[in-house]
Amino acid sequence: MSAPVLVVEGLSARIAGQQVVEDVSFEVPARGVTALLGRNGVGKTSTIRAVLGLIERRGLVELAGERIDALPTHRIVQRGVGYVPEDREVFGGLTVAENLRLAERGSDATGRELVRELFPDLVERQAQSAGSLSGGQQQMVSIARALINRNAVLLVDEPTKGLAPLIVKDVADALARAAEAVPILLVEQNLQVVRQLAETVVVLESGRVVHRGPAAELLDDPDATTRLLGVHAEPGAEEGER
Ligand SMILES: Nc1ncnc2c1ncn2[C@@H]1O[C@H](COP(=O)(O)OP(=O)(O)OP(=O)(O)O)[C@@H](O)[C@H]1O
Repeated sequence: MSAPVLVVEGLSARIAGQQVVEDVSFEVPARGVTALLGRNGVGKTSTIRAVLGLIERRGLVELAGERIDALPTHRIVQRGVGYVPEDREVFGGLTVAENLRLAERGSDATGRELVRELFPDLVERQAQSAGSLSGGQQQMVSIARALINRNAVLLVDEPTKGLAPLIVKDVADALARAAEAVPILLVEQNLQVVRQLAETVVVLESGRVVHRGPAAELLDDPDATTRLLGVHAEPGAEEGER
């Protein structure tokens, strides 16, 4: 198996003096989707923000074998850590094309081609202001902004939150295609989406890792999903209503 793209070891982080991430260790394989799971408020977003250096942190973070934990956020991003934040923060007053252009770090024809291929709807709407798009379309813009650059890994935080089921499917399908080009660390509450996308899961509780393993193994165990995530995963339910 190839070396992991991201290694996190003994990561701890504080927000306003409160310990929100405690001694967290996990790896993101160089291929596919790794899901970071857990109940509300357990520290998933904080873990991602700590990896990015957006909050005060301690511990080791390696990207493709090189330590990045002492770097400022802009350098971490330049090294190829793409971020799709929760709540799809697009520039509402700018057009779709302007949103994408602002995100570009260099000229990358491959990234632009991938975005065109994955989001034909956005190509048609490139002159439309991002603020007038639906929630799902805004999420596509947010993902496209990360994909337009050549990244080593993407950190994607709750991309389907608040979206209608049909749109959830579109976003999940787009992420599945994106994951063929770049490995993804995904925070996701929708277990059908986790089942569709993730090979591996890392589960947090009170800022600590309490479970790591194959996604299917966790999702096929109703007791474990209830205990660790507070919700039932219905085996095979992803093939149901769409
Ligand atoms: N800006 C902040 N100020 C103070 N406390 C915060 C702040 N952001 C997060 N926290 C606290 O840090 C802890 C972890 O929050 P975090 O958002 O990382 O969890 P999460 O697992 O991503 O939750 P959710 O699923 O609800 O998004 C929570 O107890 C939260 O209240």
